[in-house]
Amino acid sequence: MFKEAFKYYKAKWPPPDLNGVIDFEEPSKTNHESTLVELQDNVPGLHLSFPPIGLQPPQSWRCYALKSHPGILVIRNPFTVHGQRYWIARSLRDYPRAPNRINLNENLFASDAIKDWWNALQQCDDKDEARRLKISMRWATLGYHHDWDTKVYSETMHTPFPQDLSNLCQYIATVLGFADFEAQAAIVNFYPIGTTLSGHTDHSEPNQTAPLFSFSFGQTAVFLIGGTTREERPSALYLRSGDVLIMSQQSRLCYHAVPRVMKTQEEPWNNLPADDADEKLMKPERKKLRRDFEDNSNVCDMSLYRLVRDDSFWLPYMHYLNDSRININVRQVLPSGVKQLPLPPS
Ligand SMILES: O=C(O)CCC(=O)C(=O)O
Ligand SMILES: [Fe+2]
Repeated sequence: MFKEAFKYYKAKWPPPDLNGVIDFEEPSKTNHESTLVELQDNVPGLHLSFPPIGLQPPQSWRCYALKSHPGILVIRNPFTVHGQRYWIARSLRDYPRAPNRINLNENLFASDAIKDWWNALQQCDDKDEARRLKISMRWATLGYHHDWDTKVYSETMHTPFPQDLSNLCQYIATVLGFADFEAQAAIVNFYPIGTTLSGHTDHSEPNQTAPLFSFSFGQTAVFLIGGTTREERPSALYLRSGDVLIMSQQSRLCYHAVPRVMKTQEEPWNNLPADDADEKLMKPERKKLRRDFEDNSNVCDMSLYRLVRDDSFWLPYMHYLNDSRININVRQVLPSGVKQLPLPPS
């Protein structure tokens, strides 16, 4: 069942009928009202204030659960446009650099490109080589680095997890009632349009009870969520720029996939409102808010945060996203209260 659905949504010809895809942007327009539950009153931290910069206050979030997939939660884009730009720039410029690991191979790419992919891409003036560089970047790992061969995490493949991303997850986790969550490993996935991610479960983490947080930016994905076996029929949903998907409880170990990335009509990351909510917090008269804003700034690259407002700085990011999607997939590896992984048997 899972494979069939994957093939159906991946197909170029005939193109799939997308009417059956659950759409959090227009929940009333889809014929899936019975499967979608809007959570509002059941979200424990909706009253929380002072979100990390780039996030809207939780009072304005729209949170959904899926009746047919208990444990799946979706927050429909809780980010400001400015906030989306920050995370996009972090994912492209910074996360694919040391100490993080990336998929680019020494035999196929110059060492400059492996050290600093985004910079090499910007410097590259050969059109074909730039295209090869662009579409070859498929993943970067952060924190505990996923070992794609052994599928075992280890202390020898562990580097510091980015503070800003950990802080973002911590806040969202607290709002949703998972206050113990600690971000310890992430995969940043890069999807040029036309690429896919086939069905799998994420079971390498010793801690499989903690939820998994997945952030989507750029072009829209059709995401499949199934059951604990490939025999169950999956549901298809759209993940759009800014959407946060949480795989918790029963759904944490369910099959999922990305059969299609498609060009969206609106590209909200390109339309910065002149009146930026985050900017207002910087005004001196908002003293109390300003203090909190500055607290946030300790865990966020404020110079990048300011730069992404600038149209000429933003241009290469806009070009990249024109035909690509980014997904940041964050997990807790260790059981709560445990400080490190046990040594592997010798
Ligand atoms: O791109 C996505 O939405 C999902 C990525 C994913 O499943 C993974 O990294 O394990
Ligand atoms: Fe996954």
